[in-house]
Amino acid sequence: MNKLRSLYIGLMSGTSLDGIDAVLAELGSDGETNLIRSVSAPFTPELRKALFELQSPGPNEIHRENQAANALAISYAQTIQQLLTQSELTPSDIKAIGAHGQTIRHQADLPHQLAYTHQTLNAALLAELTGIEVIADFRSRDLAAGGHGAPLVPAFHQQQFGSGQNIAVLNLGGIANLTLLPINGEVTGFDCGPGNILMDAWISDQQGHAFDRNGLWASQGKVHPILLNKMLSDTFFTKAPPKSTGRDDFHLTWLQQQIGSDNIHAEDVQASLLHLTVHSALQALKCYAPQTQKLIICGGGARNGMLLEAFKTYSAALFNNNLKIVTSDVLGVDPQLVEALAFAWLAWAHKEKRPANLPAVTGAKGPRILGACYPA
Ligand SMILES: Nc1ncnc2c1ncn2[C@@H]1O[C@H](COP(=O)(O)OP(=O)(O)OP(=O)(O)O)[C@@H](O)[C@H]1O
Ligand SMILES: CC(=O)N[C@H]1[C@@H]2OC[C@@H](O2)[C@@H](O)[C@@H]1O[C@H](C)C(=O)O
Repeated sequence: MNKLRSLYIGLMSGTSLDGIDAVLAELGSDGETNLIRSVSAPFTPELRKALFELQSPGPNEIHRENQAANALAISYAQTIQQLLTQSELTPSDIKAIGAHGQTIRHQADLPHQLAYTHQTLNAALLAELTGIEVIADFRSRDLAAGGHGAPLVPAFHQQQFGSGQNIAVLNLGGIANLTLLPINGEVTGFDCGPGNILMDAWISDQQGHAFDRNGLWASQGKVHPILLNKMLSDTFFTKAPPKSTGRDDFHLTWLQQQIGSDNIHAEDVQASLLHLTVHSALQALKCYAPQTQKLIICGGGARNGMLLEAFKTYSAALFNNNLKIVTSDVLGVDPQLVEALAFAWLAWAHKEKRPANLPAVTGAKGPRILGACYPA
């Protein structure tokens, strides 16, 4: 192995609350990445329930949060052990772990002195269990500098996907976020609304499934134009960037309020939610980067064939057939691993003392080195 390259582990557990994505990656001296191996592990039902219940205020939160932070560190450590075993590596081979933790509250829109974001994780325990240095709490410093603390991936998208074209990258996780990579001009990005979070919440509520595989249920319904337009009139969509969102804003109760007393077939609600994701993302793209030639889609939503079809159909109309849509697979990166790889890169940036936030994206006063370090 080239001695300029170091091994990092990236860990992501995102707003979908589906589990842990872990990657082992080589990082070059300029931050170029080579994904070596990955492990994805669903949360145990107990941990998922504990994390889900922490998403909104409830009794005895401090105790429950710390229990969940410990349980998450233990699950992260088990996932890392699998990565090391499969790769025949030992902890001393790894320079650092970049661990996102689990967002349980994101209140970036409050006045600066009141704003906070919280990713729960006992990072000290993770360092202790793995014997590897852990970098965690990547968002707080950007928030302290007046930013939203999110999205953080645009700088990584620039490194990974930037080229001689007007490109945009769309992460379709629980929440959807766009990165705009113009040939001439500054890199920007922002959260553009729900990705899968509402579709997951609705199918879980109505049918008890975690998600709508390949959009099959949505495909059995018809878009309800009144519901779709009502949802699109939420003030989040018209707010100018910088902006970020999360489960704090988009949840089952929000959806139930939108439906109100209207009698809408459940599958029509699902179809409308799928189109909400498509319309909100493409309208934002059209508004802020109409010159975009290629849209790279990543995140778990890239595995939803029906959703991708809807993106292609609506973009043909909105961009006059001038927008090419691909998933990150065509660039050699599994869509579901992009964020975990970003956290390996963010750990590398911390170790190299390189600022990793983009003030044009988050609204922070300036570039900042992100993350807090827990030595091995
Ligand atoms: N085969 C599939 N068909 C439909 N949807 C899928 C499929 N595979 C994954 N998904 C969707 O992708 C979601 C997980 O995506 P991902 O792991 O990118 O989200 P996340 O990282 O938790 O969220 P965020 O990026 O907001 O932090 C699932 O909850 C599901 O809705
Ligand atoms: C507060 C928080 O956890 N935000 C997540 C969430 O999931 C997608 C979107 O909303 C994005 O803003 C962010 O995650 C990615 C990794 C980011 O910071 O770029």
